[in-house]
Amino acid sequence: MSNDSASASAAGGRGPGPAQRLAVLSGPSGVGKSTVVREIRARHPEVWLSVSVTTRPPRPGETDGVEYRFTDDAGFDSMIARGELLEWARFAGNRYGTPRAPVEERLRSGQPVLLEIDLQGARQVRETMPEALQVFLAPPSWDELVRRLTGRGTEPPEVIQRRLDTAGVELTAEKEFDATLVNTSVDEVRERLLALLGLDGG
Ligand SMILES: Nc1ncnc2c1ncn2[C@@H]1O[C@H](COP(=O)(O)OP(=O)(O)OP(=O)(O)O)[C@@H](O)[C@H]1O
Ligand SMILES: Nc1nc2c(ncn2[C@@H]2O[C@H](COP(=O)(O)O)[C@@H](O)[C@H]2O)c(=O)[nH]1
Repeated sequence: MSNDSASASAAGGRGPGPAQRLAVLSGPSGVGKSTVVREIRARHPEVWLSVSVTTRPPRPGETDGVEYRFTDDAGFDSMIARGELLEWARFAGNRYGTPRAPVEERLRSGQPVLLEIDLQGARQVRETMPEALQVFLAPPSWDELVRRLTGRGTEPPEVIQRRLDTAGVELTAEKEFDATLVNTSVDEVRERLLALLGLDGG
């Protein structure tokens, strides 16, 4: 696994400036992306998190329009056909995409925007919006990733296995990113990510 401080510094002078404040947070399922984003937004509510559209069924406690906009295959197909998605990907048997208009609107108004998306989506954004800061969240170890994904208790064993198979591939792509943060401590990652985003720690 990567060395967080060394990798984080690889971002160099790059990052969301006043005119372009888009950041992508990616990393394997269960590594802690949503946990870290929650922490960031608790301290900086002005950071806008894109609400993705997905064909995945809601988990208990998830609300349409909050964690995701839940749709069916036909709904997702028409969003693609109308060019409404900034990027989209198939992940563990479902489709996920970033609605384009709200992201563009927030960026136009100067608000910092965060996308929490998978590797395929991150690659698409790198092509279409190369100015976005791309951050990879890595687990401290493979065993810890398995523990987190299993411990979360949101997926059945076969889906966990599918996500872990994908995680093996995703971990090999870490070097494509501007910075890597190893999620050993949420507090530490929060502070490092805030620094990368040019925001005050807390
Ligand atoms: N630093 C950490 N130490 C221990 N547990 C953690 C840490 N960060 C997150 N977790 C736990 O790991 C589990 C997975 O976290 P989370 O749901 O945020 O992952 P994710 O990357 O958003 O997953 P997915 O991509 O599947 O949506 C949760 O139970 C969370 O509480
Ligand atoms: N390419 C995209 N990936 C997305 C988007 N929204 C979420 N995701 C990623 O999907 C997996 C699984 O999410 P889960 O909520 O079912 O656990 C995870 O890696 C997310 O980051 C998106 O709009 N585009």
